[in-house]
Amino acid sequence: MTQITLTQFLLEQQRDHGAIDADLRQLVEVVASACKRIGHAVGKGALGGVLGSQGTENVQGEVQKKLDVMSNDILLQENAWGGYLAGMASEEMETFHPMPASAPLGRYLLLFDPLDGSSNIDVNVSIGTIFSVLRAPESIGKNADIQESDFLQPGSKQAAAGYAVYGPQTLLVLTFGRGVVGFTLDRDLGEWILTSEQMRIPEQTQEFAINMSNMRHWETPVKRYIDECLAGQEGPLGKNYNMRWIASMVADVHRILTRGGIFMYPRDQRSSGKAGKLRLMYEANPMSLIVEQAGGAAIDGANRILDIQPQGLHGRVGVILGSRQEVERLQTYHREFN
Ligand SMILES: O=P(O)(O)OC[C@H]1O[C@](O)(COP(=O)(O)O)[C@@H](O)[C@@H]1O
Ligand SMILES: [Mg+2]
Ligand SMILES: [Mg+2]
Repeated sequence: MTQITLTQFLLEQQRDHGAIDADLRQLVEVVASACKRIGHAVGKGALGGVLGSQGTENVQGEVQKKLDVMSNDILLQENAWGGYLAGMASEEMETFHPMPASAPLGRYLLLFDPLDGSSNIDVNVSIGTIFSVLRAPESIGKNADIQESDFLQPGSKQAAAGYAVYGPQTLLVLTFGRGVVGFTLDRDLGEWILTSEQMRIPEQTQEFAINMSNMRHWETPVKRYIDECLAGQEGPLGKNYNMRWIASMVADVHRILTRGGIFMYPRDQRSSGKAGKLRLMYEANPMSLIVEQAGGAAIDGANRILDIQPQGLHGRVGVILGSRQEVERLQTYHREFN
């Protein structure tokens, strides 16, 4: 069987399908190479001195793990000089990161959650990297410097999105808004090999993912849906549900892309001033584009996540995504309730 590498796949997308330009091709190649480096560091664990806390806090007041900071640095370094970016933003940095003054200025913006699932780093459970690509406004570089407002575009404007999972296998999942493809890292060759040409989420599911310890804080529509799932075959949904919660969004979402299901980190009653736990720009938007492109749906409750106008780089949002019919049921419950 002929194997298609990421490089070949991206060249075909550019040359034969006109789906991406040379800059976006290079950007994705470099992000994928940064993910290889991060995956390599993850694999060393205690031997590489990458476990444990860094002893610092990020802009959100969360304690940073060594790997959060290391992964952030790798993504910044690798993408600094390619000439395809006008700026970067990360969950781990307070403000956006302009490109070095002497680097050529590009047309894209790169946003990332460098290390997703931080609480799983030290216990050897799958973690990952999530990224989102936007186009910079035309005026950048000619008569304007980059500003935070340039990043504040709804998720529907993303030119690309992807994630890597560092688990039993190292995987890369990508979309340019024309379906979703998956690659597996051949660790002997050091190459990403195309292993899923068209990822599709089944419309229905019998598996939900939610952190049940938050149940007492949930809003009524979420409580109603989970009660109905738990009621099983005798309940209104007429089927028995299974439950999974890995606590790494990348791994939970990857399971849904593989075998269906619904993932929820809903807004809840603790959220005064915070509309949920997950971050719109670094987690919810890229994952929502991937899920929609795989035939699923993604909402914050009553509305589509990709339509949300971001108010700031670090805004949070309730997230309900996965198999279309289940997500639509939850959307109906939210609309009926509000
Ligand atoms: O520990 P909890 O409350 O279940 O939260 C788990 C969620 O938090 C996250 O780990 C947040 O991401 P970070 O690790 O990037 O902060 C998600 O990946 C995951 O879905
Ligand atoms: Mg995260
Ligand atoms: Mg993170």
